[in-house]
Amino acid sequence: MSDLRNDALDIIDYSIKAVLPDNAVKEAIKKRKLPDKIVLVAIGKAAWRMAKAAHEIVGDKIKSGVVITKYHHSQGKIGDLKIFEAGHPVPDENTIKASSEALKMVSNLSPEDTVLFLVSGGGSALFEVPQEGVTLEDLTGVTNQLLRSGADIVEINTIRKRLSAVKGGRFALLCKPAKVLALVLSDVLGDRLDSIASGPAYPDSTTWEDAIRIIQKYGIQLRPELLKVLKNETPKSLDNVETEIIGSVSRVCEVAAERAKMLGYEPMIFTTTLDCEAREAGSFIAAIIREVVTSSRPLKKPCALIFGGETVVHVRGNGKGGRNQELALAAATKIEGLREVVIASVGTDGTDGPTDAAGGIADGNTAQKLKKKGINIESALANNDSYHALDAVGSLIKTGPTGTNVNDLIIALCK
Ligand SMILES: Nc1ncnc2c1ncn2[C@@H]1O[C@H](COP(=O)(O)OP(=O)(O)O)[C@@H](O)[C@H]1O
Ligand SMILES: O=C(O)[C@@H](CO)OP(=O)(O)O
Ligand SMILES: [Mg+2]
Repeated sequence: MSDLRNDALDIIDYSIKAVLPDNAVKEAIKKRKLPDKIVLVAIGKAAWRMAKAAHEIVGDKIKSGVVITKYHHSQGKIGDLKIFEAGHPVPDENTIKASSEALKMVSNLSPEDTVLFLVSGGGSALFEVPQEGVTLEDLTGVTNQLLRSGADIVEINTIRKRLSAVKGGRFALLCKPAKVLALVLSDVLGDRLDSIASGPAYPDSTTWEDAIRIIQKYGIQLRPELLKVLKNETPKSLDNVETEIIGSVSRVCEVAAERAKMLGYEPMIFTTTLDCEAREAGSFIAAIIREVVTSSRPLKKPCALIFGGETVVHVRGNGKGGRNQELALAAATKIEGLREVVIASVGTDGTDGPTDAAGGIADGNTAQKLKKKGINIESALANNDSYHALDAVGSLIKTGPTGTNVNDLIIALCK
């Protein structure tokens, strides 16, 4: 593999390791005086790591606790904590079982108790108890429609939180009279706390009119009874919660820039809120790469173009892939023939779409290699089949679950 591809993968690996939540969780706990009676609830793709870190410093104060994470994301026992794995990005029976266990632990607490709530992305699907009148089938049906619709995560969660008994601040109410200390790993652009994991312990800024507008905008099919549930109002203020964001995509982009510089590339962070259609992002970033190569603008070579965010994909085909894989594949067309350029795009949680890849990587030869294999990039994209296209030319990036979840990181190197 070229040293340019190696450098891109090095920057990604180094950056993800630097934003693992362990130290951030410990720092956040150490600077507070926590009472002796803690109930720990950890949810999301980084839940196991965050819980492990917390247990290492306040394990003696934890009287009960539960960890709810994605399948294959837990790494063994953590004291007496109950560890559950469940469905993501679609909730399943294990989600309900694990979440009901969490609710049992936080009911009948006293004002002296603190719920240490460790939140990371993935929590919307992983921590779920349906509202009265909503079934698990309703939730899975609506989630699947939303995930394919091209809606962004704020829109998706505006709907999900209203069908849930534990989102949109409702979990914090269920913890009363105990206090809640929420430590949050942000994987929503702009760090919107009422969208991260659908904001179980944060006042909800959305309205039911927003929800109705989203349902109409994406043509989401709902049983009429569910429309009534959407109208149940969510708490707009909470008096028993303290929240701190302990990691986000900005930090991972800053570390990527530092690492790129160490490797001899002049870095530039273009944005940390990239949120357009994945293939448009790929095409646009490829255009910047061409500008660097042909006119040394906006940077001279050797340079590193860094982007953070969460693009969207309107899934119309029946192929296999993810937004990062689509971004890399779309870029491949536009950088064809350029020497010494590479673009790599990954989900920092290690999973991109319903695949075992974290993302994709492309360089000036990728398009040619695909042609030689008889693979047409446009039709692969039309069928949302980026996984198989990239796999055919050894251009998938596979990290396995990383233990963190702070959106997507895109690195383009020009030498
Ligand atoms: N075949 C596909 N090609 C491209 N993107 C897809 C495909 N199937 C699903 N997706 C996208 O993958 C998203 C879920 O991917 P995932 O990495 O689990 O997101 P997150 O990490 O934010 O939870 C869905 O919102 C959908 O847009
Ligand atoms: O759980 C969620 O609602 C989202 C955002 O936090 O995370 P993910 O996109 O990883 O499912
Ligand atoms: Mg996400």
